[in-house]
Amino acid sequence: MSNDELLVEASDVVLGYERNIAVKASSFTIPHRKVTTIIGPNGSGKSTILNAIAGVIEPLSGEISVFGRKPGGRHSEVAYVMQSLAFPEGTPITVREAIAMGLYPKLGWFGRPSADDRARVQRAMERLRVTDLAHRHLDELSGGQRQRVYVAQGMTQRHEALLLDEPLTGLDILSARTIDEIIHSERDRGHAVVLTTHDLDEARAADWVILMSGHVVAAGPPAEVLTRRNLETAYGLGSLHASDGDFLDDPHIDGDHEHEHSRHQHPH
Ligand SMILES: Nc1ncnc2c1ncn2[C@@H]1O[C@H](COP(=O)(O)OP(=O)(O)OP(=O)(O)O)[C@@H](O)[C@H]1O
Repeated sequence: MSNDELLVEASDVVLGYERNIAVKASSFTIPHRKVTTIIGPNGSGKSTILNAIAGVIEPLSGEISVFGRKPGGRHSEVAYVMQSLAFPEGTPITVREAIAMGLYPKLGWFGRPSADDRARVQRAMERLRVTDLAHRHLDELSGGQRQRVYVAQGMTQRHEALLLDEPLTGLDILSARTIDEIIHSERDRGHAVVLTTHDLDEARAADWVILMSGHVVAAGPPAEVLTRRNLETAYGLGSLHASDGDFLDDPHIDGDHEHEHSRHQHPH
């Protein structure tokens, strides 16, 4: 694969937050113009990888480049849809305003949106079926409606790559299908989409998979990455299914990486 076709190239990258190392030294690539899923147990470092690609966090050591450059930057080609951090609870903002915020990386806070910008917002609302909710406050939406608003905000950003944190989790069939169609139409338009998931079927359906377990266990095409051996390594399921040949065919594997080491970190 030539370097122009790479969205991400990481070499011995270590990622974390102040004192916490979330992703131990890992080397991997993510192709451009493809759908990539990041899968792994809770706390295994999936969102942390997205944070690093978006430039929200810097590597503790090693290197990560996005389109051959340092991630982030003022005119990033990467749109990041972060659900929980996007707007704090109680933010008094309407659906239309939230979606239009996708324009700000380009416009700055005081720029005036052009007719084309306004059309982008409108198109994103239509594609995500939230036009009827345009004047509602974010607080007044259901979880699934809010998730569609976040994805619409990502679509409004001018981007080459779209990063989505668990975009399909907890959605009803129609909403999940809408977002799934958008993910694939993004790829068909030559954009990269990188999403985190807990669903093995979703990971199998992608072009590329990153399997996490506090480090990158494997990265590559699904058939090479989602092997029984790799899944056992990531989820520590070996002892659970020694006699159950079908266990790993269950699409919803919800192991918890944190149980291995976090009992002392979260003494609730
Ligand atoms: N802002 C933060 N500050 C400190 N530690 C963090 C922060 N965000 C995540 N972590 C820690 O980093 C590790 C990886 O977290 P991350 O959110 O990347 O996992 P994940 O695979 O996305 O999990 P989940 O499936 O539960 O969403 C966890 O141990 C988590 O507690």
